[in-house]
Amino acid sequence: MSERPATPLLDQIQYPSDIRKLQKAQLPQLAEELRSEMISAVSTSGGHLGSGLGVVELTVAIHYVFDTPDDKLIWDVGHQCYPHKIVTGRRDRIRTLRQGGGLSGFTKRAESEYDPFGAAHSSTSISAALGFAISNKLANKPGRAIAVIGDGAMSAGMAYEAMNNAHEAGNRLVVILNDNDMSIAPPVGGLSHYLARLVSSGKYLKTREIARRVFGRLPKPVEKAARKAEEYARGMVTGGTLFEELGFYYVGPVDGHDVLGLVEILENVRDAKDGPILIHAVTVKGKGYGPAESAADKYHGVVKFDVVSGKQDKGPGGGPPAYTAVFADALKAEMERDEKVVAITAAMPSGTGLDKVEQAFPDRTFDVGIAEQHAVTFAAGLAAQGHRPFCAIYSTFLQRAYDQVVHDVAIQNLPVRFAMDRAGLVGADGCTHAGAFDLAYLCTLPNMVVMAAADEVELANMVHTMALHDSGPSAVRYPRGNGRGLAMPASPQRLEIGKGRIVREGKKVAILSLGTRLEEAEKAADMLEAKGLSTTVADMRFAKPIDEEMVRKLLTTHEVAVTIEEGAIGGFGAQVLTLASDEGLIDAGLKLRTMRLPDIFQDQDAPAKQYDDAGLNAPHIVETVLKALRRNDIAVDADAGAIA
Ligand SMILES: Cc1ncc(C[n+]2csc(CCOP(=O)(O)OP(=O)(O)O)c2C)c(N)n1
Ligand SMILES: CC(=O)[C@@H](O)[C@H](O)COP(=O)(O)O
Ligand SMILES: [Mg+2]
Repeated sequence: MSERPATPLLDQIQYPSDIRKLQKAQLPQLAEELRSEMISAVSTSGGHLGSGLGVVELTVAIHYVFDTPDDKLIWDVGHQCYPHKIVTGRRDRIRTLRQGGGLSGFTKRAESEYDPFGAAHSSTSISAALGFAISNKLANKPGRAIAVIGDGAMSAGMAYEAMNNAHEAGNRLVVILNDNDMSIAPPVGGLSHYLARLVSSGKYLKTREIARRVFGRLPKPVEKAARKAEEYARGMVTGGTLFEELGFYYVGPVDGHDVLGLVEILENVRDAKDGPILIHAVTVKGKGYGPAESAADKYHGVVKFDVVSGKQDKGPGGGPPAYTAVFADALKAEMERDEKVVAITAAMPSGTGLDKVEQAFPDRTFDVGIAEQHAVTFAAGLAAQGHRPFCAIYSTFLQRAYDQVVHDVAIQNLPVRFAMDRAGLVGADGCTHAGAFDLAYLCTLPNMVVMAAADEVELANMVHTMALHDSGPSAVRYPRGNGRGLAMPASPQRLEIGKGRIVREGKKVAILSLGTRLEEAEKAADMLEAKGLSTTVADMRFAKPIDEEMVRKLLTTHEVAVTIEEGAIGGFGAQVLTLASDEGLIDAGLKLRTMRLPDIFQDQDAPAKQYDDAGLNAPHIVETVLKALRRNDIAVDADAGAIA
């Protein structure tokens, strides 16, 4: 007789307390239903798929064994948190992921008490978990902190800074290393080889083994000797594991998809008297979904897709090239021309386009792992010794290496080139990934040259200009997305440092645009001309050094001047304001306005909507000019207030 279909379980689960009402034997079925629900949801929203599929069993087991939300569960990066969100009261909204007004694609404190710590930038989880653990210890409160950190995230120095301190937490801290042998790309460096050795050294530890280790039935020295003998026998590394040497009880490698085995291990760990404990869980990125498991990138980040075929809906194709591709092509041309040019990425080869560069120049392209601080100072060393390094790091991730930029690059005036992709607002990844601050944090540094590409031709020119700029550090910023569809010249033009360009001549209003807001500035000029306001548009190209001669001329020959940039306060507009104030350019009655990102962290939405919310589109420029003019007695025609 055919087996009756099992009663669906996921529909009974609103919160982890519901999971804990289940029989252990039901957990594998719950995990499968949770996996299917996640695949279905992400097929409609797009987002991070592979990493979440890899932690379905861990999610079920952790919430089953630990008393969340009192026990604090902290996901590193947080891109793998979709299963966690489904079982923590957010299943009804999971299809709003990464959309305006919807759920964040990462963990977020404001969203749920089950998200005790926000993430999105990697390798923060152990530090945060340690904070929770020590706070509980000081308050003499029960409750553990569990950090789930991936093998990729474990390549960042911050993880070691935290582990170096972790002994203070004792058994209040549990670290689960989610080792799927993948970052966004395959992992790099000595750590990934080390982890591979640990995993390949023998069978997964079983509960008995773990009980012996975790409970340390044997006095430590004997336990250690017994383990050494066993490790030699299993051909494992000599001495303790790296993690044990840092003061952790190491438990692993264990099968990260055996939900019942995980439950037993976690129950042991939960009741352990000693700690901190690190569980090395071996998982598969993309687990349980064929198209993801077989994809080179394990479907790390996907757009909407067909569940049956796995085919992603990438649109009709064609159209203007992505800025990332333009950058990669331009950099390859420089590496072709000059053997001293080298390229560095911090675990983002595909995102930065360096995967294409690496295909052409494998010996001169370096992926240093999630290690932006190291990447910058590594580049500084290369530059000091005569190479021309291009550090391709997203604007937001370069924030992680700010002191290295100041201390190792700018102060020493070393010719490191920074290619900052994802400048400005980035859409679905929201505020944690917005490239909002690079203009402010770089333009304040002496010696720095900071450029912003207005379009793809400008980007190619700026890469060429940077490659030839040996007298100090330089940076170019460009947005996520595609160019304007301009014809690319056969060869790039070397730009004069600190010189902008006039793209439209006018008399009454001057718009000083930086970067890709130029398109909106030109639209605004048309709208202003239609209102009888003759408008000059300048593409300033350099946020530092600004084109002082052009700024003086524009501010002294126009009645209204407006700066506009895809950055927060303190960037390009501040440079212009400072010049105007230093030279009294405002004293003669000039109406000077700066337009920049609002002083808030903008949540995820479509980029065009984000810029509309930020007030940085053509109608907003027109409105700014009209408001400035209304402050004067010049009559402005009646319908001027009705912004088209
Ligand atoms: C500081 C920082 N640099 C780069 C990234 C981009 N990034 C997001 S996830 C990821 C790979 C993470 O690998 P791992 O921790 O192993 O997680 P998995 O995706 O394998 O589950 C990277 C490089 C980031 N989020 N933060
Ligand atoms: C989780 C993470 O930080 C990366 O996957 C990031 O989302 C990539 O951003 P892009 O999609 O803009 O390359
Ligand atoms: Mg990984």
